[in-house]
Formats: sequence, structure tokens, C-alpha cells
Amino acid sequence: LNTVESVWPLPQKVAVSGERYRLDPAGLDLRYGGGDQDQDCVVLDAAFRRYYPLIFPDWVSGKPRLKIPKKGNTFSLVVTMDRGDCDGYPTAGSSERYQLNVSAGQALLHSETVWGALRGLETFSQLVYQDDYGTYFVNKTEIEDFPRFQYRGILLDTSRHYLPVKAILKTLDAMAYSKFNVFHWHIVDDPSFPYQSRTFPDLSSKGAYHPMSHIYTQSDVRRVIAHARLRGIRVVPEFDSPGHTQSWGKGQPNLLTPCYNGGTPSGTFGPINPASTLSYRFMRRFFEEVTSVFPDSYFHLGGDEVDFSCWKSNPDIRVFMQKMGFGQDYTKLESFYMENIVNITSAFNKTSIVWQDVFDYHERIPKDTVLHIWKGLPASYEVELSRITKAGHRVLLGAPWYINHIAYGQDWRLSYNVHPQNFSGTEEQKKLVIGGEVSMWGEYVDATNLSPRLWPRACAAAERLWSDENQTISANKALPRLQELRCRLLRRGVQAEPLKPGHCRNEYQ
Ligand SMILES: CC(=O)N[C@H]1NC[C@H](CO)[C@H](O)[C@@H]1O
Repeated sequence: LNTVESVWPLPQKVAVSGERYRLDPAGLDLRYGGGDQDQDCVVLDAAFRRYYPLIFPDWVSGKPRLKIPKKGNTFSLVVTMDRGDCDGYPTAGSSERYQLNVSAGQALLHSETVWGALRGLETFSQLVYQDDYGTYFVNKTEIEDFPRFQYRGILLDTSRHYLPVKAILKTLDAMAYSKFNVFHWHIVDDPSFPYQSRTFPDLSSKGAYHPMSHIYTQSDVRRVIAHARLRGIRVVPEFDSPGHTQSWGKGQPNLLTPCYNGGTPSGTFGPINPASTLSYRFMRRFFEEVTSVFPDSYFHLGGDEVDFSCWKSNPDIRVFMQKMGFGQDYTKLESFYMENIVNITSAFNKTSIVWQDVFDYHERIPKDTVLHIWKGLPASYEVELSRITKAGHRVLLGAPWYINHIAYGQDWRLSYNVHPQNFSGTEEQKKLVIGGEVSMWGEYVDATNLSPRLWPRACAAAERLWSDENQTISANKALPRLQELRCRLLRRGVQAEPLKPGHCRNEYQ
């Protein structure tokens, strides 16, 4: 495929002509256009360096140097930006729009911000192709592109299995190849607490799988955030509570609820104790740290799968329920806890994202809190979309993209055939769908199988979240393009699994 068909996700507006231009690696010049006020954009400088070997995979793979004609025809890719935005981080509102016009001898890439320029550079790298003799070409192309949804994320779970920083960085690289723009870092959970807190060091020294090798130091976290920023990817951390917190109890005594057998403590612990002021004092101090470590203005608070049985067994909780007039309705206790945590978070100028359970408990949460839909049942996710947007909340769709679940065959089609705004509601409600997320939960995933399980299946959701749905209806039509992308991922060093019988031209080079 040597036309725009080779670009994934499919751009919004494209015109390609049969006219094509030869590219010599020695003659390609990536540079700034416009006045010199555009120069020195660190993010773009880094991208120019990063994309050269991506545009010319042969060029750096140590293969015999391509014969470069003496005169070496030059080809310039010229970038102009309305405002670089280069010194900041990508945010929820960052424009990723770009125009790319490829003609004889030059490609003009214009964008509002550097984040759009990164998306255009990725597209350009996917337009370049080789003939069987290894000569590089690019066709005359005009593209006007922008994302359908602002939030296009991937969740990694680094608690069920620890993921080395290198595995996270490689995932960020691959995310940029499909224009994902949010890394949802589900960093801690029941089995392990790998985040090394400077305020509460015992959390990881007692809660991590291993206190030295299976932790993320502050500099590891900074490294992930910096790597993501250079690719226009936001890092949204999740510190899930009150459930999914067993590992927290290892390093922070008196945080979790002691469960009882009749009148005596059973020795096991449940969700964070919502009846104790100590819990909120700890959470405030802990959140004071982590909201400053992660620059993004959004923060995921979890709130999923809270088991009430331990709370019910504890006499102090039962007294608290009476005092608060909650009767026997423990969803009111969960609501009380979540409202406190959301308020703590907003006091640190962060907007909260919470799992849909928090809404299902009919909790009074601030209007700007984003709900994250993950359950396919009891109501279908379409019903949940309708219900949550009717209440006026922005919503993220995750339910159809839990691709930690695998099946034999082309299950990428299930991710492709999703219609995120196909629910009963007004146009206003449809606009409240800000995007979605692919989840790769870690119960059965670690660095040995993360990439083949994630790629290229996650790319199906990437196209659903970026492209015009009316132009990307058919999975059958998408398959050859997805195969092209899969082969491209292999050439870029991503261990993407095969989609069906066949081969890639350079799969074993
Ligand atoms: C919000 C959410 O998804 N919570 C749990 N649900 C099942 C998942 C595995 O598919 C993980 O165990 C995850 O921790």
C-alpha cells in the first residue's frame, strides 16, 4: 500500500495522487518554517532526530549503505506552528490538528501546536514507502487531520505484575505510532505497591513485591513523564481506593478496615477505613505528594469493586453507620468516602476521574468529575453511557476495550466495531463522551507478553478514537491497512503479534 491507505489511524480528510517523488535519506531535511520565533522547540527538535530512522528504517539498521546518488535530490519537510506550546505538557485541551501537503521536493506541515506537529510527523513517516529495490518514495498528498476524541488512552497495570521502566517507555513509543495521547498508569493495587513515596517510604519498602528491584523511584516516574511528553502523551496516574488497597496496608498500619469474625478481629483487612479520620489525614498528605509529582491536571481515583462485607463485620463501622444515619446502605458509606477523596483531590487543583461504580452508587460528585465506564454488565455500556451523560457528566469509554482478555482469531474486530456515541441521548450528551481507553490489566501480563498482547490489537481502538466513524465502518476494509501497520511496528522494533496467516516483507531482518 503506497497511498494514504498506509496511514493508521485514517486521517479525517485526504487526497492522494499517483504522482510520486523519490526520497534520498541523505537528502531529507526536516526543518522549521516561519520566522525564527518558531525555532528551538525542544519537543520538535527531539522529534526530528527520533523520526529520521523511523522514516528510513534501512538507513540505520546497519545494512549496507544505500547507494546515494552524488547530487542526492533534496526534499524538505517544513514545519510551521501557530504557537509551539513547546515548553509545557500536553493537556486535555491541547490541539492536535495539523495539515500536511506533500508535493515535489517538499512537504509543508502546519499545526496549531507542537502536539499537532508530532501527529503530522507520524503521518508523514507512514506515507514514505520503499520499492522492492529499497528506493524510498512518497506520493503527492494533501491531508487535513484532527482527532475525533480528545482522550485516547492506554491503561497499564504495574501492580499485578511489575513492568520495568523500559517496557513502559517502549509502550509509549508504540502508542505514539497510533496517535494515542494518554497513558493511564494504574500504578498500585492489591498485590503490590511499587510507587516509592518520599512522604511514606514504607508503602513500597513493605508493599512492593521487592523493595529494591520492583519499585518506581521518583526519577523513574520523572523519566516516564518526560518520555511521554516528548511524544505528546499525557500521564494520568491512578491511586485506586478505597478497594484494591491490600498492599497499602503493609506499609501504612491502621489504614485498612480490620475485618471481624463475630466479636473478634479475623486478622484480615478490607477497604480503607472510611470511618476513621486517620484515613483522610493520610490520604490528604499522600495526595499532596502525588498530585505534585504528576503534572497532568487529571487524576484517577479509582473507586471500583468495593466489597462491603468487611465493613459490615466491623463494630466501629457499624457504629459509624448509625451515627451517620446511613442505615444498612453501605453504598452511602462508599459515597461518603469518595466524596471526601474527590474533595481532597480538587483542593490540589486536580480534576478527578473515577470508575463508574462511584456513579452507580448514586454519589453526589462534582459535575466536572469524569466517569470511566468499564462494565459490560448488568446494564450494557450503551445504557451506562446514556445514564451518565444524562446526569451531565463527561465520560470515558473503557468497557469494550479490555484487551487483557484474549480469544483465538481476529478479536481486534470486536475493538474496531465499537460506536462510542451510539446511545440514546441528545447531541449535548454525545459531546460528553470525551474519548476512551484500552486496558491491559496485569493479572496475566508482564514484560514477557505485554507487547504482543497489546499490539496491534490496541490499534483497532486507536482508529475508532481518532478517525471519522463514517469512513471507517468496515473492519474488512481496515484489515489490509492494519496488516501494513503491524509490519511497520515490527520494523520499528515493536513485537506486534500477527493478525492472520501471511508475512511481512522485512519480518526477520
Ligand atoms: C476497573 C476494573 O476493571 N477493575 C478490575 N476489573 C477487572 C480487571 C481485569 O479484567 C482488573 O482486575 C481490574 O482491577
